[in-house]
Amino acid sequence: MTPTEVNHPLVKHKIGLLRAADISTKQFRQLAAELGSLLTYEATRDLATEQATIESWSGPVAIEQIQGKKVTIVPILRAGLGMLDGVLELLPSARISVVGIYRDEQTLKPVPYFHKLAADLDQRLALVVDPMLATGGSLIASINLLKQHGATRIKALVLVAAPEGIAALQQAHPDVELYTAAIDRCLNEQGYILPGLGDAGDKLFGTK
Ligand SMILES: O=P(O)(O)OC[C@H]1O[C@H](OP(=O)(O)OP(=O)(O)O)[C@H](O)[C@@H]1O
Ligand SMILES: O=c1cc[nH]c(=O)[nH]1
Ligand SMILES: [Mg+2]
Repeated sequence: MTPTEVNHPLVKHKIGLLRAADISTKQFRQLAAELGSLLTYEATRDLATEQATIESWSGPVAIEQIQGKKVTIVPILRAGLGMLDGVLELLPSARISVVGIYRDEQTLKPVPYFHKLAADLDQRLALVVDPMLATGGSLIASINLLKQHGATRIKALVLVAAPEGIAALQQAHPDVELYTAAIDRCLNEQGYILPGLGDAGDKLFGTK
């Protein structure tokens, strides 16, 4: 898997705005959702379509529609919820599979605390969403869980990815495609991405 760093001008502009130290909660939320939509547009480019004929105002017309069962969106709590509305803008009928995992601040290891997954995961594309891919522990644990429940087609959408997290994801799940608005420089000693966004969950939820 080679990560896709989406280089559309709107994505570049919006991720730049998201980095401002004095950004408001409202602006951060709005931009995270908008970037969620733009990454979804890229990540769904290869969805298979099928021909159908429907009745239009002028008679029967051939159309294309997306094949197969509805996509499931998988926000990783909490911060993944900040991208969810944007993803739903483009996939309004998607099923939602919620995964609760936080990263222990000392060990940086993922700690799972909740999940409620859509049915028939073996027949759906799963789009995992989380703004930050740092060590990769949270995303890898989420994908482990999805695979244990039958998922076979999985893509991950993150706003910012660290090279360390990308390498860990490639090692653990080479079949999972990654879409990101930015590949940043590195992690600091506390496991935060540089230059990064700071704590995305706190910024989205206004908890700092
Ligand atoms: O790649 P990793 O090293 O696992 O780090 C990334 C994870 O850390 C953040 O969540 P956090 O644990 O802060 O939880 P929150 O969403 O509740 O803020 C972020 O939203 C990712 O889920
Ligand atoms: O930089 C980081 C790393 C993990 N979680 C965040 O919210 N930000
Ligand atoms: Mg957090």
